Amino acid sequence: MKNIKLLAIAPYNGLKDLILEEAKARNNLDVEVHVADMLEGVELVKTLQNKDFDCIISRAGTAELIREVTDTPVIDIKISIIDMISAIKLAENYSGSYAVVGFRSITEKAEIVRELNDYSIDIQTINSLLEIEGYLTDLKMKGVSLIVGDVITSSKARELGLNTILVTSGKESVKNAFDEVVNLLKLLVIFDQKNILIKKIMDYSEMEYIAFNKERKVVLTNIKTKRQYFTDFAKEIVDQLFKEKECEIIKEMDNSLTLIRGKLFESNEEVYACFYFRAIKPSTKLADPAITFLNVFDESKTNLETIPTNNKQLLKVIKDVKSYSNATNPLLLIGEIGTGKDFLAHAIYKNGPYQKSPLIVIDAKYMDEKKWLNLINKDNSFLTESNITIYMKNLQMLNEACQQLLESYFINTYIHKRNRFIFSFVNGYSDVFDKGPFLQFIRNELGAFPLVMPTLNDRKEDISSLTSLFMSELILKYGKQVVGLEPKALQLLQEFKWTNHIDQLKRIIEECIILTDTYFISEESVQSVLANERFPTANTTTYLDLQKPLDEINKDIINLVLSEEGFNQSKAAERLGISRSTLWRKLK
Ligand SMILES: Nc1ncnc2c1ncn2[C@@H]1O[C@H](COP(=O)(O)OP(=O)(O)OP(=O)(O)O)[C@@H](O)[C@H]1O
Repeated sequence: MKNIKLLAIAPYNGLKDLILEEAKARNNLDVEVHVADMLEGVELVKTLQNKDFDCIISRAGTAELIREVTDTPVIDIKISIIDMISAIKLAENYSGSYAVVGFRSITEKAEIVRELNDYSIDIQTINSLLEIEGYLTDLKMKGVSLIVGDVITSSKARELGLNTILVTSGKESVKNAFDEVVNLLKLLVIFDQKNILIKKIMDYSEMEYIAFNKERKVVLTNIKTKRQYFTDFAKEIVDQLFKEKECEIIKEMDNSLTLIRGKLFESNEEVYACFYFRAIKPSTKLADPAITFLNVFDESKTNLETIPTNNKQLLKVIKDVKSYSNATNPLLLIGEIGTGKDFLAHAIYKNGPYQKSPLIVIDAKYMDEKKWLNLINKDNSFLTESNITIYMKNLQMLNEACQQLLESYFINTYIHKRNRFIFSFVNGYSDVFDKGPFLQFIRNELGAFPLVMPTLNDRKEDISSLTSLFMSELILKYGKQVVGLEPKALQLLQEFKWTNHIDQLKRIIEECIILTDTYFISEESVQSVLANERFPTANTTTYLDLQKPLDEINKDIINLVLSEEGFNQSKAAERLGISRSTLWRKLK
Protein backbone atom coordinates (compact mmCIF):
# COMPACT_ATOMS: atom_id res chain seq x y z
CA MET A 1 0.00 0.00 0.00
CA LYS A 2 1.33 3.47 -0.84
CA ASN A 3 2.12 5.93 1.98
CA ILE A 4 -0.69 8.16 3.21
CA LYS A 5 -0.02 11.83 2.45
CA LEU A 6 -1.22 13.83 5.42
CA LEU A 7 -1.36 17.61 5.81
CA ALA A 8 -1.52 18.86 9.41
CA ILE A 9 -2.51 22.44 10.24
CA ALA A 10 -1.69 23.07 13.89
CA PRO A 11 -3.20 26.22 15.37
CA TYR A 12 -0.24 26.53 17.80
CA ASN A 13 3.37 25.43 17.98
CA GLY A 14 3.03 22.90 20.77
CA LEU A 15 0.54 20.90 18.75
CA LYS A 16 2.96 20.75 15.83
CA ASP A 17 5.48 18.96 18.06
CA LEU A 18 2.89 16.46 19.26
CA ILE A 19 1.83 15.74 15.66
CA LEU A 20 5.42 15.16 14.54
CA GLU A 21 6.02 12.89 17.52
CA GLU A 22 2.93 10.79 16.70
CA ALA A 23 3.84 10.67 12.98
CA LYS A 24 7.28 9.29 13.86
CA ALA A 25 5.68 6.43 15.76
CA ARG A 26 3.73 5.29 12.69
CA ASN A 27 4.63 3.72 9.37
CA ASN A 28 3.16 4.51 5.98
CA LEU A 29 2.62 8.19 6.74
CA ASP A 30 4.11 11.24 5.00
CA VAL A 31 3.15 14.21 7.15
CA GLU A 32 3.60 17.87 6.29
CA VAL A 33 2.90 20.15 9.31
CA HIS A 34 2.26 23.90 9.35
CA VAL A 35 1.38 26.22 12.19
CA ALA A 36 -1.58 28.43 11.25
CA ASP A 37 -4.81 29.37 12.92
CA MET A 38 -8.33 29.90 11.52
CA LEU A 39 -8.38 31.92 8.24
CA GLU A 40 -4.61 31.71 7.97
CA GLY A 41 -4.98 27.91 7.98
CA VAL A 42 -7.69 28.10 5.31
CA GLU A 43 -5.47 30.19 2.99
CA LEU A 44 -2.64 27.77 3.47
CA VAL A 45 -4.81 24.79 2.53
CA LYS A 46 -5.93 26.61 -0.63
CA THR A 47 -2.34 27.15 -1.75
CA LEU A 48 -1.40 23.52 -1.04
CA GLN A 49 -4.47 22.08 -2.81
CA ASN A 50 -2.43 20.82 -5.79
CA LYS A 51 -0.27 18.59 -3.60
CA ASP A 52 -3.01 15.97 -3.54
CA PHE A 53 -3.06 15.15 0.16
CA ASP A 54 -5.11 12.09 1.13
CA CYS A 55 -6.29 13.72 4.32
CA ILE A 56 -5.97 16.91 6.39
CA ILE A 57 -5.74 17.03 10.15
CA SER A 58 -6.44 20.17 12.18
CA ARG A 59 -8.23 21.35 15.30
CA ALA A 60 -11.60 22.80 16.35
CA GLY A 61 -12.68 26.02 14.54
CA THR A 62 -9.72 25.86 12.12
CA ALA A 63 -10.71 22.32 11.07
CA GLU A 64 -14.29 23.46 10.53
CA LEU A 65 -13.27 26.40 8.30
CA ILE A 66 -10.89 24.22 6.25
CA ARG A 67 -13.68 21.71 5.58
CA GLU A 68 -15.61 24.40 3.74
CA VAL A 69 -12.89 25.00 1.13
CA THR A 70 -11.73 21.50 0.27
CA ASP A 71 -13.03 18.09 -0.88
CA THR A 72 -10.17 16.33 0.93
CA PRO A 73 -11.41 14.68 4.15
CA VAL A 74 -10.59 16.79 7.25
CA ILE A 75 -10.11 15.12 10.62
CA ASP A 76 -10.50 17.18 13.76
CA ILE A 77 -8.06 16.70 16.65
CA LYS A 78 -10.78 16.73 19.23
CA ILE A 79 -10.41 18.38 22.59
CA SER A 80 -10.90 15.67 25.15
CA ILE A 81 -12.35 16.01 28.63
CA ILE A 82 -8.83 15.46 29.96
CA ASP A 83 -7.57 18.42 27.88
CA MET A 84 -10.33 20.56 29.36
CA ILE A 85 -9.77 19.34 32.94
CA SER A 86 -6.07 20.25 32.62
CA ALA A 87 -6.90 23.78 31.46
CA ILE A 88 -9.59 24.38 34.12
CA LYS A 89 -7.37 22.96 36.91
CA LEU A 90 -4.79 25.60 36.00
CA ALA A 91 -7.45 28.30 36.00
CA GLU A 92 -8.81 27.16 39.40
CA ASN A 93 -5.42 28.04 40.91
CA TYR A 94 -5.80 31.61 39.59
CA SER A 95 -6.88 34.00 42.30
CA GLY A 96 -8.99 36.33 40.08
CA SER A 97 -12.22 35.52 38.28
CA TYR A 98 -12.10 33.53 34.99
CA ALA A 99 -14.39 32.40 32.17
CA VAL A 100 -14.29 29.77 29.39
CA VAL A 101 -14.98 31.20 25.92
CA GLY A 102 -14.97 29.33 22.63
CA PHE A 103 -16.82 27.40 19.94
CA ARG A 104 -19.21 24.61 20.97
CA SER A 105 -16.48 21.93 20.68
CA ILE A 106 -14.68 23.61 23.60
CA THR A 107 -17.55 24.84 25.75
CA GLU A 108 -19.45 21.53 25.77
CA LYS A 109 -16.43 19.89 27.42
CA ALA A 110 -16.19 22.78 29.89
CA GLU A 111 -19.86 22.30 30.82
CA ILE A 112 -19.20 18.61 31.65
CA VAL A 113 -16.19 19.51 33.84
CA ARG A 114 -18.24 22.23 35.59
CA GLU A 115 -21.02 19.78 36.36
CA LEU A 116 -18.76 16.95 37.53
CA ASN A 117 -16.79 19.18 39.88
CA ASP A 118 -19.59 21.47 40.92
CA TYR A 119 -17.50 24.49 39.85
CA SER A 120 -19.13 27.84 39.20
CA ILE A 121 -17.55 28.79 35.87
CA ASP A 122 -18.82 31.41 33.46
CA ILE A 123 -18.97 29.63 30.06
CA GLN A 124 -19.72 31.55 26.86
CA THR A 125 -20.29 29.75 23.53
CA ILE A 126 -19.54 31.69 20.37
CA ASN A 127 -20.96 30.86 16.95
CA SER A 128 -18.78 33.06 14.77
CA LEU A 129 -15.43 34.78 14.92
CA LEU A 130 -17.18 38.16 14.84
CA GLU A 131 -18.82 37.54 18.21
CA ILE A 132 -15.56 37.01 20.16
CA GLU A 133 -14.65 40.63 20.82
CA GLY A 134 -18.11 41.53 22.13
CA TYR A 135 -18.21 38.61 24.55
CA LEU A 136 -14.71 39.30 25.87
CA THR A 137 -15.38 43.02 26.40
CA ASP A 138 -18.56 42.22 28.36
CA LEU A 139 -16.70 39.72 30.53
CA LYS A 140 -13.93 42.20 31.18
CA MET A 141 -16.53 44.77 32.28
CA LYS A 142 -17.95 42.19 34.70
CA GLY A 143 -14.52 41.88 36.30
CA VAL A 144 -13.26 38.70 34.58
CA SER A 145 -9.49 38.88 34.14
CA LEU A 146 -8.59 35.37 32.86
CA ILE A 147 -9.95 33.69 29.75
CA VAL A 148 -9.70 29.95 29.07
CA GLY A 149 -10.15 29.31 25.32
CA ASP A 150 -8.75 28.23 22.00
CA VAL A 151 -6.06 30.00 20.01
CA ILE A 152 -8.16 32.73 18.40
CA THR A 153 -10.05 33.55 21.65
CA SER A 154 -6.82 33.64 23.61
CA SER A 155 -5.12 35.97 21.18
CA LYS A 156 -8.15 38.34 21.11
CA ALA A 157 -8.26 38.23 24.93
CA ARG A 158 -4.59 39.18 25.13
CA GLU A 159 -5.23 42.12 22.79
CA LEU A 160 -7.89 43.33 25.22
CA GLY A 161 -5.45 43.09 28.18
CA LEU A 162 -6.83 39.87 29.66
CA ASN A 163 -4.81 36.91 30.91
CA THR A 164 -5.26 33.65 29.03
CA ILE A 165 -4.98 29.88 29.35
CA LEU A 166 -4.99 28.02 26.05
CA VAL A 167 -6.91 24.72 25.96
CA THR A 168 -4.36 22.45 24.36
CA SER A 169 -4.80 19.00 22.89
CA GLY A 170 -2.88 16.32 24.66
CA LYS A 171 -1.01 13.31 23.27
CA GLU A 172 -4.09 11.09 23.55
CA SER A 173 -6.22 13.41 21.38
CA VAL A 174 -3.53 13.55 18.68
CA LYS A 175 -3.19 9.76 18.72
CA ASN A 176 -6.98 9.34 18.38
CA ALA A 177 -7.05 11.73 15.42
CA PHE A 178 -4.28 9.72 13.68
CA ASP A 179 -6.24 6.49 14.27
CA GLU A 180 -9.27 8.12 12.72
CA VAL A 181 -7.23 9.14 9.65
CA VAL A 182 -5.95 5.60 9.14
CA ASN A 183 -9.41 4.02 9.51
CA LEU A 184 -11.05 6.51 7.20
CA LEU A 185 -8.43 6.06 4.51
CA LYS A 186 -8.69 2.28 4.73
CA LEU A 187 -12.40 2.65 3.97
CA LEU A 188 -11.73 5.10 1.16
CA VAL A 189 -9.18 2.76 -0.43
CA ILE A 190 -11.73 -0.10 -0.44
CA PHE A 191 -14.33 2.23 -1.92
CA ASP A 192 -11.88 3.53 -4.54
CA GLN A 193 -10.81 0.02 -5.53
CA LYS A 194 -14.44 -0.95 -6.03
CA ASN A 195 -14.97 2.15 -8.15
CA ILE A 196 -11.93 1.43 -10.29
CA LEU A 197 -13.02 -2.19 -10.72
CA ILE A 198 -16.57 -1.19 -11.74
CA LYS A 199 -15.18 1.33 -14.21
CA LYS A 200 -12.83 -1.30 -15.68
CA ILE A 201 -15.69 -3.78 -16.05
CA MET A 202 -17.91 -1.15 -17.67
CA ASP A 203 -15.13 -0.01 -20.01
CA TYR A 204 -14.54 -3.59 -21.14
CA SER A 205 -18.19 -4.15 -21.98
CA GLU A 206 -19.34 -3.61 -25.54
CA MET A 207 -21.73 -0.97 -24.36
CA GLU A 208 -20.64 2.62 -24.30
CA TYR A 209 -22.16 4.84 -21.64
CA ILE A 210 -22.36 8.42 -20.51
CA ALA A 211 -23.68 9.81 -17.23
CA PHE A 212 -24.76 13.39 -16.51
CA ASN A 213 -25.40 15.13 -13.21
CA LYS A 214 -28.41 17.38 -12.83
CA GLU A 215 -26.40 20.40 -14.01
CA ARG A 216 -26.08 18.41 -17.29
CA LYS A 217 -22.33 18.00 -16.78
CA VAL A 218 -20.75 14.72 -17.92
CA VAL A 219 -19.56 12.89 -14.79
CA LEU A 220 -18.63 9.50 -16.28
CA THR A 221 -18.25 8.16 -19.79
CA ASN A 222 -16.38 5.59 -21.86
CA ILE A 223 -17.59 6.82 -25.25
CA LYS A 224 -14.75 6.66 -27.75
CA THR A 225 -13.82 9.94 -29.43
CA LYS A 226 -14.64 8.49 -32.85
CA ARG A 227 -18.21 8.13 -31.65
CA GLN A 228 -18.62 11.73 -30.49
CA TYR A 229 -22.10 11.57 -32.07
CA PHE A 230 -23.22 9.37 -29.14
CA THR A 231 -22.25 12.15 -26.74
CA ASP A 232 -23.89 14.81 -28.92
CA PHE A 233 -27.13 12.85 -29.12
CA ALA A 234 -27.14 12.16 -25.37
CA LYS A 235 -26.74 15.90 -24.71
CA GLU A 236 -29.68 16.60 -27.02
CA ILE A 237 -32.07 14.34 -25.11
CA VAL A 238 -30.76 14.46 -21.54
CA ASP A 239 -33.41 17.03 -20.47
CA GLN A 240 -36.15 14.71 -21.72
CA LEU A 241 -34.63 11.77 -19.84
CA PHE A 242 -34.64 13.75 -16.58
CA LYS A 243 -38.35 14.37 -17.25
CA GLU A 244 -39.35 10.87 -18.44
CA LYS A 245 -37.04 8.96 -16.03
CA GLU A 246 -36.34 6.15 -18.51
CA CYS A 247 -36.35 5.55 -22.23
CA GLU A 248 -35.27 3.15 -24.94
CA ILE A 249 -34.56 4.48 -28.41
CA ILE A 250 -33.52 2.94 -31.71
CA LYS A 251 -31.65 5.38 -33.89
CA GLU A 252 -29.68 5.28 -37.06
CA MET A 253 -26.23 6.68 -36.37
CA ASP A 254 -23.25 6.64 -38.67
CA ASN A 255 -24.91 4.10 -40.98
CA SER A 256 -25.80 1.60 -38.33
CA LEU A 257 -28.63 1.08 -35.90
CA THR A 258 -28.00 1.83 -32.25
CA LEU A 259 -30.13 0.91 -29.29
CA ILE A 260 -29.94 3.61 -26.63
CA ARG A 261 -31.21 2.93 -23.13
CA GLY A 262 -31.63 5.84 -20.73
CA LYS A 263 -32.15 5.59 -16.99
CA LEU A 264 -32.00 7.82 -13.91
CA PHE A 265 -29.90 6.75 -10.92
CA GLU A 266 -29.78 8.16 -7.43
CA SER A 267 -26.61 8.29 -5.39
CA ASN A 268 -25.97 10.29 -2.26
CA GLU A 269 -29.21 12.23 -2.75
CA GLU A 270 -28.10 13.33 -6.23
CA VAL A 271 -29.86 12.20 -9.40
CA TYR A 272 -27.82 11.19 -12.46
CA ALA A 273 -29.01 10.49 -16.00
CA CYS A 274 -27.20 7.67 -17.76
CA PHE A 275 -27.37 6.50 -21.38
CA TYR A 276 -26.07 3.15 -22.71
CA PHE A 277 -25.37 2.65 -26.39
CA ARG A 278 -25.38 -0.73 -28.14
CA ALA A 279 -25.18 -1.48 -31.85
CA ILE A 280 -27.93 -3.71 -33.20
CA LYS A 281 -27.70 -5.37 -36.56
CA PRO A 282 -30.28 -4.13 -39.02
CA SER A 283 -32.06 -7.00 -40.70
CA THR A 284 -32.88 -4.93 -43.74
CA LYS A 285 -31.11 -2.05 -45.44
CA LEU A 286 -31.34 1.08 -43.33
CA ALA A 287 -33.46 3.17 -45.66
CA ASP A 288 -35.81 0.23 -46.35
CA PRO A 289 -39.42 1.23 -45.58
CA ALA A 290 -40.03 -2.41 -44.53
CA ILE A 291 -38.90 -1.64 -40.98
CA THR A 292 -39.21 1.76 -39.39
CA PHE A 293 -39.14 3.09 -35.83
CA LEU A 294 -40.93 5.63 -33.73
CA ASN A 295 -39.21 6.63 -30.51
CA VAL A 296 -40.50 8.04 -27.27
CA PHE A 297 -39.18 11.56 -27.90
CA ASP A 298 -40.18 11.62 -31.58
CA GLU A 299 -42.98 14.01 -32.34
CA SER A 300 -46.26 12.30 -33.07
CA LYS A 301 -49.60 14.01 -33.61
CA THR A 302 -51.59 10.95 -32.71
CA ASN A 303 -53.58 11.11 -29.55
CA LEU A 304 -56.62 9.05 -28.65
CA GLU A 305 -58.24 12.04 -26.96
CA THR A 306 -58.09 14.27 -30.01
CA ILE A 307 -59.30 11.94 -32.76
CA PRO A 308 -62.08 14.05 -34.32
CA THR A 309 -65.13 11.84 -34.49
CA ASN A 310 -68.82 11.65 -33.77
CA ASN A 311 -69.03 8.28 -35.46
CA LYS A 312 -70.47 5.60 -33.22
CA GLN A 313 -68.34 2.79 -34.63
CA LEU A 314 -65.11 4.75 -34.24
CA LEU A 315 -66.07 5.94 -30.76
CA LYS A 316 -66.55 2.28 -29.80
CA VAL A 317 -63.11 1.44 -31.26
CA ILE A 318 -61.53 4.26 -29.22
CA LYS A 319 -63.34 3.07 -26.08
CA ASP A 320 -62.08 -0.50 -26.65
CA VAL A 321 -58.54 0.75 -27.23
CA LYS A 322 -58.67 2.66 -23.95
CA SER A 323 -59.85 -0.44 -22.09
CA TYR A 324 -56.90 -2.32 -23.57
CA SER A 325 -54.40 0.51 -23.20
CA ASN A 326 -52.54 -0.90 -20.22
CA ALA A 327 -52.83 -4.51 -21.27
CA THR A 328 -50.24 -6.18 -23.47
CA ASN A 329 -52.67 -8.34 -25.45
CA PRO A 330 -52.23 -8.24 -29.21
CA LEU A 331 -54.66 -6.04 -31.14
CA LEU A 332 -55.83 -6.57 -34.70
CA LEU A 333 -56.79 -3.49 -36.73
CA ILE A 334 -59.01 -4.24 -39.70
CA GLY A 335 -60.02 -1.68 -42.29
CA GLU A 336 -59.80 -0.46 -45.83
CA ILE A 337 -56.83 1.51 -47.16
CA GLY A 338 -56.46 4.96 -45.59
CA THR A 339 -59.01 4.50 -42.84
CA GLY A 340 -56.55 5.47 -40.10
CA LYS A 341 -55.13 2.10 -39.01
CA ASP A 342 -51.57 3.46 -38.70
CA PHE A 343 -52.86 6.55 -36.95
CA LEU A 344 -54.63 4.39 -34.39
CA ALA A 345 -51.65 2.03 -34.00
CA HIS A 346 -49.43 5.02 -33.10
CA ALA A 347 -52.03 6.23 -30.61
CA ILE A 348 -52.21 2.76 -29.04
CA TYR A 349 -48.43 2.74 -28.68
CA LYS A 350 -48.36 6.26 -27.17
CA ASN A 351 -51.00 5.21 -24.61
CA GLY A 352 -49.63 1.73 -24.06
CA PRO A 353 -47.45 0.14 -21.40
CA TYR A 354 -44.24 0.25 -23.47
CA GLN A 355 -44.45 3.87 -24.61
CA LYS A 356 -40.92 4.62 -23.35
CA SER A 357 -39.43 2.00 -25.66
CA PRO A 358 -39.57 2.26 -29.45
CA LEU A 359 -42.47 1.34 -31.70
CA ILE A 360 -41.14 -0.95 -34.41
CA VAL A 361 -43.21 -0.92 -37.58
CA ILE A 362 -42.83 -3.89 -39.94
CA ASP A 363 -44.65 -3.35 -43.22
CA ALA A 364 -45.41 -6.70 -44.91
CA LYS A 365 -45.87 -4.83 -48.18
CA TYR A 366 -42.10 -4.39 -48.41
CA MET A 367 -41.07 -7.72 -46.88
CA ASP A 368 -40.32 -10.95 -48.71
CA GLU A 369 -39.44 -14.40 -47.42
CA LYS A 370 -35.73 -13.62 -47.38
CA LYS A 371 -36.23 -10.47 -45.33
CA TRP A 372 -38.52 -12.27 -42.85
CA LEU A 373 -35.92 -15.04 -42.45
CA ASN A 374 -33.20 -12.49 -41.96
CA LEU A 375 -35.23 -10.69 -39.33
CA ILE A 376 -36.19 -13.69 -37.25
CA ASN A 377 -32.91 -15.59 -37.43
CA LYS A 378 -30.50 -12.83 -36.34
CA ASP A 379 -29.18 -13.28 -32.80
CA ASN A 380 -29.01 -9.58 -32.18
CA SER A 381 -32.17 -8.65 -34.04
CA PHE A 382 -34.41 -6.27 -32.13
CA LEU A 383 -36.93 -9.13 -32.04
CA THR A 384 -34.83 -10.59 -29.22
CA GLU A 385 -35.71 -7.53 -27.09
CA SER A 386 -38.54 -7.47 -24.58
CA ASN A 387 -41.15 -4.92 -23.61
CA ILE A 388 -41.43 -3.16 -26.93
CA THR A 389 -44.40 -2.48 -29.20
CA ILE A 390 -44.27 -4.13 -32.61
CA TYR A 391 -46.71 -3.06 -35.31
CA MET A 392 -47.01 -5.53 -38.21
CA LYS A 393 -49.05 -3.92 -40.95
CA ASN A 394 -50.42 -4.86 -44.34
CA LEU A 395 -50.63 -8.54 -43.36
CA GLN A 396 -52.86 -9.09 -46.42
CA MET A 397 -49.60 -9.02 -48.41
CA LEU A 398 -48.23 -12.16 -46.73
CA ASN A 399 -48.03 -15.15 -49.02
CA GLU A 400 -48.61 -18.65 -47.70
CA ALA A 401 -44.94 -19.37 -47.10
CA CYS A 402 -44.49 -16.19 -45.04
CA GLN A 403 -47.66 -16.88 -43.09
CA GLN A 404 -46.33 -20.33 -42.13
CA LEU A 405 -42.93 -18.91 -41.26
CA LEU A 406 -44.41 -16.33 -38.92
CA GLU A 407 -46.80 -18.76 -37.32
CA SER A 408 -44.00 -21.12 -36.32
CA TYR A 409 -41.88 -18.18 -35.17
CA PHE A 410 -44.62 -17.07 -32.77
CA ILE A 411 -45.16 -20.64 -31.56
CA ASN A 412 -41.44 -21.27 -30.98
CA THR A 413 -40.40 -17.98 -29.42
CA TYR A 414 -43.43 -16.73 -27.50
CA ILE A 415 -42.33 -13.30 -28.68
CA HIS A 416 -45.92 -12.06 -28.25
CA LYS A 417 -45.68 -12.78 -24.51
CA ARG A 418 -42.62 -10.52 -24.15
CA ASN A 419 -43.83 -7.65 -26.32
CA ARG A 420 -47.03 -5.96 -27.39
CA PHE A 421 -48.15 -6.73 -30.93
CA ILE A 422 -50.47 -4.65 -33.05
CA PHE A 423 -51.44 -6.27 -36.36
CA SER A 424 -53.31 -4.65 -39.21
CA PHE A 425 -54.64 -5.73 -42.57
CA VAL A 426 -56.85 -4.48 -45.37
CA ASN A 427 -59.89 -6.73 -45.47
CA GLY A 428 -61.28 -8.01 -48.73
CA TYR A 429 -57.94 -7.58 -50.47
CA SER A 430 -56.54 -11.10 -50.53
CA ASP A 431 -58.31 -14.41 -50.14
CA VAL A 432 -54.95 -16.05 -49.36
CA PHE A 433 -54.85 -14.00 -46.21
CA ASP A 434 -58.55 -13.55 -45.38
CA LYS A 435 -59.18 -17.29 -45.66
CA GLY A 436 -55.68 -18.44 -44.75
CA PRO A 437 -54.72 -20.04 -41.42
CA PHE A 438 -52.54 -17.14 -40.22
CA LEU A 439 -55.49 -14.81 -39.62
CA GLN A 440 -57.19 -17.58 -37.61
CA PHE A 441 -53.93 -18.11 -35.73
CA ILE A 442 -53.70 -14.42 -34.81
CA ARG A 443 -57.32 -14.33 -33.69
CA ASN A 444 -57.55 -17.68 -31.91
CA GLU A 445 -54.06 -18.67 -30.77
CA LEU A 446 -52.55 -15.25 -30.10
CA GLY A 447 -55.93 -13.95 -28.88
CA ALA A 448 -55.70 -10.65 -30.78
CA PHE A 449 -58.63 -8.36 -30.09
CA PRO A 450 -60.19 -7.12 -33.36
CA LEU A 451 -60.87 -3.43 -33.96
CA VAL A 452 -62.71 -2.63 -37.20
CA MET A 453 -62.04 0.83 -38.61
CA PRO A 454 -65.07 2.44 -40.25
CA THR A 455 -64.57 3.72 -43.79
CA LEU A 456 -64.88 7.42 -44.51
CA ASN A 457 -68.13 6.63 -46.30
CA ASP A 458 -69.45 5.45 -42.94
CA ARG A 459 -68.12 8.60 -41.26
CA LYS A 460 -69.83 11.33 -43.27
CA GLU A 461 -70.44 13.21 -40.01
CA ASP A 462 -66.67 13.51 -39.47
CA ILE A 463 -65.80 14.90 -42.90
CA SER A 464 -66.30 18.50 -41.78
CA SER A 465 -63.96 18.26 -38.75
CA LEU A 466 -61.36 16.19 -40.62
CA THR A 467 -61.42 18.78 -43.41
CA SER A 468 -60.88 21.66 -40.95
CA LEU A 469 -58.02 19.77 -39.36
CA PHE A 470 -56.27 19.15 -42.68
CA MET A 471 -56.95 22.70 -43.85
CA SER A 472 -55.32 24.17 -40.74
CA GLU A 473 -52.13 22.21 -41.53
CA LEU A 474 -52.21 22.94 -45.24
CA ILE A 475 -52.72 26.70 -45.05
CA LEU A 476 -49.48 26.82 -43.09
CA LYS A 477 -47.77 24.76 -45.77
CA TYR A 478 -49.06 26.86 -48.69
CA GLY A 479 -49.42 30.24 -46.94
CA LYS A 480 -53.04 30.59 -48.13
CA GLN A 481 -55.79 32.47 -46.32
CA VAL A 482 -58.48 29.84 -46.79
CA VAL A 483 -60.93 29.69 -43.89
CA GLY A 484 -63.38 26.99 -44.94
CA LEU A 485 -65.56 25.30 -47.52
CA GLU A 486 -68.72 26.60 -49.12
CA PRO A 487 -71.65 24.51 -47.79
CA LYS A 488 -72.22 22.95 -51.22
CA ALA A 489 -68.54 22.09 -51.48
CA LEU A 490 -68.76 20.27 -48.15
CA GLN A 491 -71.90 18.50 -49.33
CA LEU A 492 -70.01 17.22 -52.38
CA LEU A 493 -67.33 15.77 -50.13
CA GLN A 494 -69.95 14.14 -47.96
CA GLU A 495 -71.67 12.57 -50.94
CA PHE A 496 -68.52 11.34 -52.58
CA LYS A 497 -67.78 7.60 -52.55
CA TRP A 498 -64.34 7.38 -51.03
CA THR A 499 -62.09 4.52 -52.00
CA ASN A 500 -58.91 5.52 -50.20
CA HIS A 501 -60.78 7.26 -47.42
CA ILE A 502 -58.94 9.70 -45.11
CA ASP A 503 -55.80 9.53 -47.23
CA GLN A 504 -57.81 10.47 -50.25
CA LEU A 505 -59.73 13.22 -48.44
CA LYS A 506 -56.43 14.72 -47.29
CA ARG A 507 -55.11 14.75 -50.84
CA ILE A 508 -58.33 16.25 -52.26
CA ILE A 509 -58.26 19.07 -49.68
CA GLU A 510 -54.62 19.75 -50.54
CA GLU A 511 -55.44 20.01 -54.24
CA CYS A 512 -58.39 22.32 -53.50
CA ILE A 513 -56.22 24.59 -51.34
CA ILE A 514 -53.64 24.86 -54.12
CA LEU A 515 -56.39 25.86 -56.59
CA THR A 516 -58.15 28.32 -54.28
CA ASP A 517 -57.36 32.03 -54.04
CA THR A 518 -60.47 33.04 -52.09
CA TYR A 519 -61.39 32.63 -48.42
CA PHE A 520 -63.72 29.70 -49.08
CA ILE A 521 -63.17 26.61 -51.22
CA SER A 522 -65.94 26.69 -53.80
CA GLU A 523 -68.26 23.95 -54.97
CA GLU A 524 -66.65 24.24 -58.42
CA SER A 525 -63.14 23.66 -57.07
CA VAL A 526 -64.23 20.53 -55.23
CA GLN A 527 -66.18 19.38 -58.28
CA SER A 528 -63.23 19.74 -60.60
CA VAL A 529 -60.80 18.07 -58.20
CA LEU A 530 -63.17 15.17 -57.57
CA ALA A 531 -63.68 14.83 -61.34
CA ASN A 532 -60.02 13.93 -61.63
CA GLU A 533 -60.35 11.02 -59.25
CA ARG A 534 -60.22 7.92 -61.36
CA PHE A 535 -62.46 5.05 -60.38
CA PRO A 536 -61.96 1.49 -61.45
CA THR A 537 -64.94 0.81 -63.72
CA ALA A 538 -64.11 -2.84 -64.27
CA ASN A 539 -64.70 -3.66 -60.65
CA THR A 540 -67.50 -1.34 -59.63
CA THR A 541 -69.25 -3.99 -57.57
CA THR A 542 -66.47 -3.69 -55.02
CA TYR A 543 -67.98 -0.36 -54.06
CA LEU A 544 -71.58 -1.48 -54.03
CA ASP A 545 -72.88 -2.99 -50.86
CA LEU A 546 -75.57 -5.36 -52.07
CA GLN A 547 -76.76 -5.95 -48.51
CA LYS A 548 -78.23 -2.43 -48.48
CA PRO A 549 -81.92 -1.72 -49.34
CA LEU A 550 -82.62 -1.15 -53.04
CA ASP A 551 -83.07 2.63 -52.62
CA GLU A 552 -79.61 2.88 -51.06
CA ILE A 553 -78.03 0.73 -53.80
CA ASN A 554 -79.67 2.98 -56.41
CA LYS A 555 -78.21 6.04 -54.65
CA ASP A 556 -74.75 4.44 -54.65
CA ILE A 557 -75.02 3.66 -58.38
CA ILE A 558 -76.04 7.24 -59.17
CA ASN A 559 -73.17 8.61 -57.07
CA LEU A 560 -70.71 6.32 -58.80
CA VAL A 561 -71.88 7.36 -62.27
CA LEU A 562 -71.90 11.00 -61.15
CA SER A 563 -68.31 10.81 -60.03
CA GLU A 564 -67.28 8.99 -63.19
CA GLU A 565 -68.86 11.80 -65.18
CA GLY A 566 -66.95 14.43 -63.23
CA PHE A 567 -70.12 15.42 -61.34
CA ASN A 568 -71.69 16.61 -64.53
CA GLN A 569 -75.36 15.99 -63.67
CA SER A 570 -76.65 16.16 -67.26
CA LYS A 571 -74.16 13.58 -68.49
CA ALA A 572 -74.86 11.28 -65.54
CA ALA A 573 -78.63 11.55 -66.00
CA GLU A 574 -78.25 10.88 -69.72
CA ARG A 575 -76.10 7.80 -69.07
CA LEU A 576 -78.60 6.46 -66.58
CA GLY A 577 -81.54 7.19 -68.86
CA ILE A 578 -83.32 9.43 -66.38
CA SER A 579 -83.96 13.17 -66.17
CA ARG A 580 -81.82 15.56 -64.08
CA SER A 581 -84.67 16.18 -61.66
CA THR A 582 -85.25 12.42 -61.19
CA LEU A 583 -81.54 12.06 -60.51
CA TRP A 584 -81.65 14.64 -57.70
CA ARG A 585 -84.90 13.24 -56.30
CA LYS A 586 -83.34 9.78 -56.07
CA LEU A 587 -80.30 11.17 -54.36
CA LYS A 588 -82.26 12.89 -51.55
N1 LIG B 1 -58.11 10.73 -36.69
C1 LIG B 1 -57.32 11.30 -37.57
N2 LIG B 1 -57.02 12.60 -37.49
C2 LIG B 1 -56.23 13.18 -38.40
N3 LIG B 1 -55.66 12.54 -39.41
C3 LIG B 1 -55.91 11.24 -39.55
C4 LIG B 1 -56.74 10.53 -38.64
N4 LIG B 1 -56.81 9.25 -39.00
C5 LIG B 1 -56.04 9.15 -40.11
N5 LIG B 1 -55.51 10.34 -40.41
C6 LIG B 1 -54.64 10.62 -41.55
O1 LIG B 1 -55.18 9.94 -42.66
C7 LIG B 1 -54.18 9.32 -43.43
C8 LIG B 1 -54.45 7.83 -43.52
O2 LIG B 1 -54.34 7.26 -42.25
P1 LIG B 1 -53.48 5.96 -42.00
O3 LIG B 1 -52.21 5.96 -42.79
O4 LIG B 1 -53.40 5.77 -40.55
O5 LIG B 1 -54.47 4.89 -42.63
P2 LIG B 1 -54.21 3.35 -42.84
O6 LIG B 1 -55.52 2.68 -42.65
O7 LIG B 1 -53.10 2.88 -42.02
O8 LIG B 1 -53.79 3.31 -44.36
P3 LIG B 1 -52.98 2.16 -45.15
O9 LIG B 1 -53.86 0.95 -45.14
O10 LIG B 1 -52.80 2.75 -46.49
O11 LIG B 1 -51.70 1.97 -44.43
C9 LIG B 1 -52.88 9.65 -42.77
O12 LIG B 1 -52.31 10.76 -43.42
C10 LIG B 1 -53.28 10.02 -41.34
O13 LIG B 1 -52.39 10.96 -40.81
